[in-house]
Amino acid sequence: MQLPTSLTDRVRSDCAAVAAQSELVTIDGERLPAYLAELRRTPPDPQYDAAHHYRAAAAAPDGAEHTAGYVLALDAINFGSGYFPSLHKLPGASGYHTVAALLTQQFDESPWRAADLAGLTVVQVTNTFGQRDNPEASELMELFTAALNELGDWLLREHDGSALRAVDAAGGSAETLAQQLFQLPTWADVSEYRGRQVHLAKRAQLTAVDLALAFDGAGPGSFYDLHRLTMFADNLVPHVLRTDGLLRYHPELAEQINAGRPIPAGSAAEVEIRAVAVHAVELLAAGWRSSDDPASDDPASDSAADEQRPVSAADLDYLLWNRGQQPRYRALPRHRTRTTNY
Ligand SMILES: Nc1nc2c(c(CN[C@H]3C=C[C@H](O)[C@@H]3O)cn2[C@@H]2O[C@H](COP(=O)(O)O)[C@@H](O)[C@H]2O)c(=O)[nH]1
Repeated sequence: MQLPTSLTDRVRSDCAAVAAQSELVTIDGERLPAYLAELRRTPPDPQYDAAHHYRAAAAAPDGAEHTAGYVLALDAINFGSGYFPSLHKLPGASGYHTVAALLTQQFDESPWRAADLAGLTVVQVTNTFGQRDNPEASELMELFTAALNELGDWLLREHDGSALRAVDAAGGSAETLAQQLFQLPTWADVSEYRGRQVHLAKRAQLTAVDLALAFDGAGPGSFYDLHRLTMFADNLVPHVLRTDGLLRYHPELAEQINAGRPIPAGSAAEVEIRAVAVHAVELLAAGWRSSDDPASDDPASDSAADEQRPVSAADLDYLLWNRGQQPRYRALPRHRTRTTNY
């Protein structure tokens, strides 16, 4: 499926269209300037979270191949938030951090190559992610296995079994890598909303950022267009924006979330939560850039932060997602949807 415009332009225009007609999730425009000033006080400085994520030693034979393979495998299964309440987790770790850390353990012991991924069974995946005695996680483990098999088959079919070749095929463009991954069925993160398609492409876009972080922006991690990416529409960033008052949820939706009742995948509520959050982050990024403009009279604009490069939607995603790790956000319920998108 070739998209008429670039994938990230489709995401931006689709999410703007949802935000223009959404009823369950709205943006509090009044709150935006003050919120932006608050965020500017801690400018994003994205770092690789080596505590939970694998990175081969630079001199290790095939090290770059294994690190790239880890990131592709990680983002192939970077979903399950709707299943995480029943996932057996590592002590003190969230669902995502449990998955990332156990995948790291696997790669430390024996990095999965394309043929390994293609041949993985549900039993092996269930053992790798510590869910052997957890029947409630069986559906998620089946989805993880299908996603990892799909990745292995794709690498073998299109890229000689090499993760580095798959990344190299994107020619340094995060947009191109996202479009290539988006073609894979389990990565095709697009929903129907009031008769139109809404592209969100969360995992397809996040993969380039994860590669950039894993390789410190060099080699397989050097992309020239990371600024083109949008926020990665998961369930945590919208929750942070709602908790901080930038997003407002309809009382009935808020009640459904607070009561822990699942939000169905593909429902108007689910699409609005994700798409309106993406659009809100676009507004924050635009506001950040405009107040970086020396001509602007924004008092916050003469802070030291402005010497840094302009802040992108992906940078804001990093800032907001990591903000969401704080207890005050984790203590409040966020929406849960069973999907392979996030
Ligand atoms: N918007 C956005 N969503 C992201 C990520 C990440 C991890 N990436 C960074 C982490 C370290 C490196 O710095 C990576 O860059 C995971 N998620 C999503 O969050 C959810 C986590 O659910 P729970 O475990 O219950 O908190 C789940 O849907 C997962 O898919 C991100 O960066 N942005």
